[in-house]
Amino acid sequence: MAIKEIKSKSKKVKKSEGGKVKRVKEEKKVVKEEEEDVSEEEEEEEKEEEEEEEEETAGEKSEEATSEKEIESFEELGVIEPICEACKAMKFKKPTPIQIHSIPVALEGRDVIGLAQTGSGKTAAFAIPILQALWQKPSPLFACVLAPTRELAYQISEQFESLGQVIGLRCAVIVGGMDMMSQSVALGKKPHVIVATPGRLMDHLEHTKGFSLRGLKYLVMDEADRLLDMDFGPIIDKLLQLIPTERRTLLFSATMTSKVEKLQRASLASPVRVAVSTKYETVKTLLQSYLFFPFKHKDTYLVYLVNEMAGQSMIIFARTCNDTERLAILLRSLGFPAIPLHGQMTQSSRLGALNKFKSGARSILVATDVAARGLDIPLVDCVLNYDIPTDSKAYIHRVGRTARAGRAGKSLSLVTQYDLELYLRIEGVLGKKLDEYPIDKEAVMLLSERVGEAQREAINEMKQLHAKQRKRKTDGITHGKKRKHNDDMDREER
Ligand SMILES: Nc1ncnc2c1ncn2[C@@H]1O[C@H](COP(=O)(O)OP(=O)(O)OP(=O)(O)O)[C@@H](O)[C@H]1O
Repeated sequence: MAIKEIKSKSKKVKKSEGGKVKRVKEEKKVVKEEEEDVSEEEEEEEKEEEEEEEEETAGEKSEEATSEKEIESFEELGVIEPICEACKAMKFKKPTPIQIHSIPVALEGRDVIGLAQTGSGKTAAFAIPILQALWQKPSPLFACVLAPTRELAYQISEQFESLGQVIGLRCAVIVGGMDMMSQSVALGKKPHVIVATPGRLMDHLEHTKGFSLRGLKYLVMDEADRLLDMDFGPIIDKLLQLIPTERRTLLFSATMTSKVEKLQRASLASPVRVAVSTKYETVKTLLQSYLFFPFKHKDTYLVYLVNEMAGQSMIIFARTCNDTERLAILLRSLGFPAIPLHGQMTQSSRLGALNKFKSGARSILVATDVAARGLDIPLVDCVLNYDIPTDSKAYIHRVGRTARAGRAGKSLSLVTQYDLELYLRIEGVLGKKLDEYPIDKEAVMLLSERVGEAQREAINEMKQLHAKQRKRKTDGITHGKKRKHNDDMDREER
């Protein structure tokens, strides 16, 4: 077993002469691992990052998270009246800490790196200054927001539309899996803001006549650490060559990279780092626990827990598309209203599944990490990690689908003998031990026979499903259909 040493460290940044950049006292957690046999490149990268946390990123300045108590309104942040009215209409009574600290900096025209917990209002923190700048100097193709998943792109555009309605905002969503032609038409109408996944945006920049981002004033990377990582990095590099360098850039996430090379990828110009949380902080209203049992009983434990929480709304995270599909079938065959969401589904099925869950027509969403980041669904009571995520950042984002905007929520992680190292690593970065979920193990085992039958039914149904998919694929190939590379990249995110 790995030996872990967790250090806490206080960091101070001196006040600048103009008093703009204040002292920052930020709790940092540095996780050092010894004797661990982790071979995955991804985890190596994450570990390096954790160690690099100690270094200040070159060229960054930090803005202190101090006096949010004194700020009671968006007006006080310098936000114009029509946008303040829109905030009121959205029931934003007062700005959240990340909004308090990043909106004035962005309104000054500075590049911003914003770090704050999940569900803390980061979308409005970047949308408000962009809308205000647009209102002051309207122009088409003014801002582009990049998001790592298609569902998140739709959600961000909804928030832009709600906040920007009063100023006549035109917004377009450009994501993979949807019709290129109608997107080209939408781009031809010169929207003010484009919310896009990187692969499909690149397709349009390469193939849509008359479309360019040469006049772009603002670029946002939401879930920036994800967009700057090794999967998306190369396409982001390509995109940035087609975007003017004199733009403003805003990076936001609940888990931010501090790696200089990764941030350089975003070509920031003397950015201000606004951090109202540490890199791996979860919200206080989230009750997190775990359950430890042998691997062979995993499905039985899952069914017991789902039954115990019947009526509540939950997201169950699994690692693979196949397991996501299988678990949804298994739960449905036992009478639970479960629906899968993963990257191998068509985009319309993905949106359909999400809408059914959002509307409450299905109370259980079984998803891969495609649903881990950014999705804002107020009614989620519980996040259940059927599989432990292989990277600790994914854990922070997954559990952040509940307990949003000050609400309460709980998360429960299923840990077997094979997950111990990953799980302890997560506890390490969280800097605390989680409580074990109390459960009657004998009562769980009473379900094993019934669950065994449901597992067999699920396997049969999966076989039929795979046969259908194979047929569709062969039909597709004989009809000369071939998906584009860029779309593939937007399709599944981890
Ligand atoms: N000032 C505010 N007052 C009340 N609610 C707010 C405020 N700002 C945003 N919200 C709401 O809080 C919820 C979470 O916001 P948002 O989705 O922007 O979080 P986030 O920080 O981007 O989370 P994540 O890291 O998971 O992407 C949304 O429903 C949003 O409408």
